[in-house]
Amino acid sequence: MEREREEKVVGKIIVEKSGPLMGTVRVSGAKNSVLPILAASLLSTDQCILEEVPGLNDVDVICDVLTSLGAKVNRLEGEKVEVNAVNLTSCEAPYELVRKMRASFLVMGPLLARLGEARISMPGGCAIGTRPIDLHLKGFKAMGAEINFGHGYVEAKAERLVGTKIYLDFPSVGATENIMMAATLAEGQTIIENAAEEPEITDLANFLNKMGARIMGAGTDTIKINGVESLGGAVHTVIPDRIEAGTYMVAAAMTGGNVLVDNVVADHLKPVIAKLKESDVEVIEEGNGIRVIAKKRPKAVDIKTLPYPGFPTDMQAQFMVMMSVAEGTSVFIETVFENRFMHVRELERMGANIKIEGRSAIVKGREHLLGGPVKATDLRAGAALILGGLVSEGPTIIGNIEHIDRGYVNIEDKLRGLGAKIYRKDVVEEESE
Ligand SMILES: CC(=O)N[C@H]1[C@@H](OP(=O)(O)OP(=O)(O)OC[C@H]2O[C@@H](n3ccc(=O)[nH]c3=O)[C@H](O)[C@@H]2O)O[C@H](CO)[C@@H](O)[C@@H]1O
Ligand SMILES: C=C(OP(=O)(O)O)C(=O)O
Repeated sequence: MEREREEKVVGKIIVEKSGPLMGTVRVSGAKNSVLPILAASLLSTDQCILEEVPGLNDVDVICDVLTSLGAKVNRLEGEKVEVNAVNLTSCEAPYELVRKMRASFLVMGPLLARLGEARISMPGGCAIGTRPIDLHLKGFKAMGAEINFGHGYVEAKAERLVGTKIYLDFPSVGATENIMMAATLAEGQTIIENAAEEPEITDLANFLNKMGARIMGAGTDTIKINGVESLGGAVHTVIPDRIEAGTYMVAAAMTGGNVLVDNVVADHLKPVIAKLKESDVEVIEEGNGIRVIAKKRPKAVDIKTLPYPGFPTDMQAQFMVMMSVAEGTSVFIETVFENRFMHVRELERMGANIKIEGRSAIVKGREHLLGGPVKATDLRAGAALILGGLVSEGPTIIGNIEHIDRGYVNIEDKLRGLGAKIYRKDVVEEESE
């Protein structure tokens, strides 16, 4: 039988071999900070104002979630967002929004604490792993919440949460954030042990403390939260995105460039800086920026992803593409997500020599890669393909770019500002039904 064919217009990012990148690029506010912080604004009975809010699709989704709960969200000029969650009208985050972005689940803690009840669509897995939410729920349960599942939703109820000691089996970023937010309004003290230590946790705690919360120890493995009766408004500036910064640092290193990556906290980038230096790339701190200078082909280095302050899993794909053109062989071990090597197949399509052995990947560096049609399987995989395109012979045509738009503000403009040959184009594709 003849198959019906439909035509569809899809956006692609096209990258051509570019010379050494030169100039200055400014890093935007951190996606992984602003998402929990926007969720936390649900706890406030007054207006909150956030600054350095990146213009990302993920931010639009969390703002839609807040709006669906009854909060008033206004985007102001200059990357500012105003949230007024005084009158919440719903405690339910629907499937249509949670399926667009897993981080929507971060509203569970604030809703449970503020309204005594939350009903959230169960987030599914994604291209990097199954990503369960058991640790979030274990925390809420320990604080006295009743948890029920049904029809694809998880419901939590508690008249008032009660503080307790919660040990996380793994220092989950999301579970630490969700439990920390819930604990701000709990009765008594909550202690989170084996907590995640990421800078985004500290940023969230700083925001909550400005609202009147009493959180101590954020940024260490033990966080103590003394519950208060209510939280007020706050004005807060989101920290710079360390992963966006790291991505541009790798872009400079791979292309033999000289780039000042501006608006960064160097301390948050310790493992990335250490690995670039080990790779014989020059990294110099300059005011609020980091200059990356590469005078020769990078040297192969081994990478093992770990919770902070270890090497971030969100930089694994970008380093892997750099190692694909490095001198020598490197070994990658991914310990955070069980399935975060989806980019390997796409990099192989570009000529990279990579062998996967369970949770390890062995990368043999080549002189250069070859452009061609590839697709972004997740956000950082997409970033890695762009980086690969900068050093590939022939154009690299990247599909599924909606992943990239989740987490990089104006990536083509920022890279073009450094001299990269990159543009976006709508193309008509045939789809068979
Ligand atoms: C929006 C956001 O901030 N996303 C970041 C956050 O994701 P996210 O908060 O989802 O990541 P987690 O730290 O929770 O996940 C780490 C590991 O713990 C497991 N786990 C997590 C929760 C749970 O209840 N049970 C469980 O088993 C996960 O499956 C994964 O294997 O941290 C990750 C690890 O640094 C980053 O890659 C993501 O960019
Ligand atoms: C995995 C990431 O994000 P998320 O947790 O939102 O999927 C990421 O930022 O690389």
